[in-house]
Amino acid sequence: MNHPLVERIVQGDRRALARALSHLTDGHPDKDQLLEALYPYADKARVVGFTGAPGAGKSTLVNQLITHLRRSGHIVGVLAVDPSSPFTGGSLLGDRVRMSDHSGDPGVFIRSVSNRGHRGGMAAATREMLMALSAFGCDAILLETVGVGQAELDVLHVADTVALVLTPGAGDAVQASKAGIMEIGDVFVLNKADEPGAKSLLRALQSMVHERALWRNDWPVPIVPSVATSGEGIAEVWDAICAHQAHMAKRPDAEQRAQIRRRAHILSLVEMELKERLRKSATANARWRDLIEVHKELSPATVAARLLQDIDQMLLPKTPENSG
Ligand SMILES: Nc1nc2c(ncn2[C@@H]2O[C@H](COP(=O)(O)OP(=O)(O)OP(=O)(O)O)[C@@H](O)[C@H]2O)c(=O)[nH]1
Repeated sequence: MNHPLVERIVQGDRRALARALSHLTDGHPDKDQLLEALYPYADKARVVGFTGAPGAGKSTLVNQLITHLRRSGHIVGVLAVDPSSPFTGGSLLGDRVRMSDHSGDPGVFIRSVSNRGHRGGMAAATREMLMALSAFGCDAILLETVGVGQAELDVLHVADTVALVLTPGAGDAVQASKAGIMEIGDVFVLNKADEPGAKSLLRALQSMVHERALWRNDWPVPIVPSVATSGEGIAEVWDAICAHQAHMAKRPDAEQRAQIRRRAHILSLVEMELKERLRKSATANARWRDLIEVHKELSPATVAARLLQDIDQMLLPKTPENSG
């Protein structure tokens, strides 16, 4: 399906990209057509998530990585994901200011993701924006998340590789491991390697890798020290990310994992649409309205069971047994 904006995006028109992203985030009437036209160009980019405690240096690191990637000719997209912010545009994010080193560069596109206009939540919003950036020709897309809550974790599943940014000040690595945070990182960036305690954190992490405590998918998680403020270790961070992606692509279950992702995406779309329809039916459907509002003698659980029976009837294929 053709779409005039997508035709322009594919030719590298930044204004068309900006407009398309606004249409996606504002829930514009054109949105479904836009997504349809973007689909053939989706999934062409390498998507890397960055997460870690506030102040760990994620923005500084992403900023340096943009410079590194631009030097090697990549077209870079950056999505700053902040589920706590109801605002689009993200002008409140300090991230944007720090990354403004790249604001005049036509090969860098930076945008924030918010929940507005996306009933499906942050992960769906992020996926849609990735499609547009990929169509524009971004071959490396960096997702920076703020915080490590459930919404951020959902978003990180969209990434091919997740870099967890740790710092010497962040406390004992073993404590962090107990909190389950370590499990989301495919690459550990030990940032602020210039600060006291960096060496002992490095040793603690290395022994966890040695004990295979941090292995997943036969991948020994690399620990890469960096000083984001000076740029030290940045090339090594990117190399580790690329190595992870090469490793995953070679695994025999690569196809199966892509299939699982596709299924999860489709089901999340159905799920959000079903929720909306359910809400509407609760008032529009006279039988349901009656059950909910009039029959107060029925417990909520009984009413819920009856509504579910109705739904089952609608979903089941018609057979002589259930057609009545
Ligand atoms: N010494 C030292 N300071 C660093 C390093 N990297 C970042 N910083 C400083 O740490 C502070 C926080 O860095 P940010 O990049 O804003 O961290 P962030 O993780 O994006 O923080 P939020 O935006 O709050 O999520 C800034 O003052 C940086 O200059 C580093 O490698 N060494």
